[in-house]
Amino acid sequence: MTSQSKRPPSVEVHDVHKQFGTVCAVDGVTFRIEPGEVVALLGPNGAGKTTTLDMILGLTRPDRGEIQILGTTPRQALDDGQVGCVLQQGDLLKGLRVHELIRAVSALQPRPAPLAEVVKRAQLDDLLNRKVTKLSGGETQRVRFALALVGDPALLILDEPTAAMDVSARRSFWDSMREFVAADRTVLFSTHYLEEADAIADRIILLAQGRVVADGPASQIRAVAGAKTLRCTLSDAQPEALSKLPGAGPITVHGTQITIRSLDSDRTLRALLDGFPLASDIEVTAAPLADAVLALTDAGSHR
Ligand SMILES: Nc1ncnc2c1ncn2[C@@H]1O[C@H](COP(=O)(O)OP(=O)(O)OP(=O)(O)O)[C@@H](O)[C@H]1O
Repeated sequence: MTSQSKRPPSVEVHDVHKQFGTVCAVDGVTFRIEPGEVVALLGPNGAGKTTTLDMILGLTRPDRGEIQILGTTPRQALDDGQVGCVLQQGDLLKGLRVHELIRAVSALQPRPAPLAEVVKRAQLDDLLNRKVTKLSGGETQRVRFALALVGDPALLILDEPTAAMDVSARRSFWDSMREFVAADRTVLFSTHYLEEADAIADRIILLAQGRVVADGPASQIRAVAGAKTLRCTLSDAQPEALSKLPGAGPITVHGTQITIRSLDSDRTLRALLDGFPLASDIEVTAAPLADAVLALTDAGSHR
């Protein structure tokens, strides 16, 4: 057994539920994140991402279920300075300059990280003397990121960290995150950007309507995105016969217009030409990643 495998999981969420009035925000979520993993929590609006992250941070209590962070309770892990977070909401202390704010928060940490390192990682060299009220949305996120790093945390929780950033700021943010992760730290982040989850995370946990609908390496989610769409014109089409084509998934028929989703479009196409020689105007297109996620989240919402 390696020394790494003896460490407790960074995050262990077991059958967690959370209800707000009549809204079931989190409905039996279970997952486990090992030290050193970079995991994206992906899902449409209202899927339960923020509620899940809030419970992991001990900011909200689950109605049912168990959460352990680094072998202890969320609250204890936070108090020990083991967890850093960048949340969507919350004002920075007004009236302070960036360097004053970072120093003040650093002074509260049990094991503060060297400030120069924090400033470098969050790319704040040019902003240290700026009043926090004079920061743009993307700059504010970089300061929040610095505040998440000052306690030298083993686990970073980021709720849509790049939401206010432009493309180049986003890229440099993730470059700096990769350096952080290279030091064997764990990151759990939520995002709406499928490409970001795909590019950054080792693993994607897909949430829809408070449930986990997919959990696996980004490549697994991409494989679903490999599904293609075949379109053709065919009179007297029998959906039942078409659904027997090898590789065929969901089929829609609008008059003579047929659409077939397939995970093996080559085989489906050959069989279509063999079995339905009158099919014409055939077109094969790749589905974007967004469609794959929608297909999976639809599946989750109809359970
Ligand atoms: N404090 C609250 N009171 C009432 N309802 C809430 C509260 N917090 C969240 N909800 C509801 O719970 C559901 C899940 O919300 P949550 O913010 O966790 O989703 P999300 O996946 O983070 O969404 P988004 O991507 O839009 O931030 C939503 O229907 C939301 O309206």
